[in-house]
Amino acid sequence: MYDWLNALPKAELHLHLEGTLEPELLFALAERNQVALPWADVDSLRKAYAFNNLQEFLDLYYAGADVLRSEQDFYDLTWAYLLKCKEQNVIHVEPFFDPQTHTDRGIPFEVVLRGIHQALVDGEKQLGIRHGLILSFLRHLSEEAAFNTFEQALPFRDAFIAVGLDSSEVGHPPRKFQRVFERARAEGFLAVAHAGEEGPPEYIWEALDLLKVQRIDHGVRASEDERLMQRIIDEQIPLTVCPLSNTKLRVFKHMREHNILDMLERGVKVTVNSDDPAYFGGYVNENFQALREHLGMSEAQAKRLAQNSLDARLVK
Ligand SMILES: Nc1ncnc2[nH]cnc12
Ligand SMILES: [Zn+2]
Repeated sequence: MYDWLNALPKAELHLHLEGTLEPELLFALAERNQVALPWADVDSLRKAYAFNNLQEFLDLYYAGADVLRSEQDFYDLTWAYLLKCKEQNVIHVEPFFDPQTHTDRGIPFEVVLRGIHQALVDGEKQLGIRHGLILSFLRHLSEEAAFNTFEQALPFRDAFIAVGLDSSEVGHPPRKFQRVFERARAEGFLAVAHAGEEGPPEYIWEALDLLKVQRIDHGVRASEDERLMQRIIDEQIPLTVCPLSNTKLRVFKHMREHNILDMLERGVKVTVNSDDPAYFGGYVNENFQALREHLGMSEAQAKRLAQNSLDARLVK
């Protein structure tokens, strides 16, 4: 279906590696690592993928990540995602990883980083997919924990290009992390942040003005604030939008209500991404397909969205 769409060269700029953990791999890793699971089989796990909001999803996502234990596990997770990219003509990836999800369970930082990094390097050599890794802080944890994570990461500074901010948004505004982002920028890293997914437009202002981000992850609630919209258009600040994620987590009730194409037509630099594809029903191309089916996205619009993703790369 939609071969022309699949064939468009694209970059994926909003993707959590932990969110690519397909149920089949989750069960295989549980067996490899002798981890007991609360689900009987792959089907019953898939049935649990029904969410009313971001937090319900995050609870399951962090539980699932517990099967990731060794460097090889992180390699296999990342490699499986890169094979999917190859299939979908995603030629460039800037994925997030959440080190605290793993270090808080006693997995050493370097085990996580080395597995992911090696797969990305092999992906470039063997599949021709370029990359820039983003270290994301969990915003429901403290500023101090983010600082500790950053210090652990510094010996591996060549393996990542930017810092990000994810997890439970409401109640954890960007300003909570202003100082650690300042530190990261002083060390030469770029910055992005989730803002305006469930949180208000004020969080997008803070991400821009206090964290000095290059892109906003999600940002769909920017449309509630006309002055913010004008700024995002004037400064061509990219929004990494995730349509299937937004409907699965009920940011929009139905794909027909999604604002991505309205934003595109107003001149916002929006891009299409999959966020946590194993949990939300599809990778980048399935997200494009959903826009075609439910919003009537034209071929010209699809091409602009794909071009935006290439223009909005941090690594050129
Ligand atoms: N959509 C999302 N929002 C915030 N944190 C996340 N972590 C993984 N997916 C996320
Ligand atoms: Zn995300």
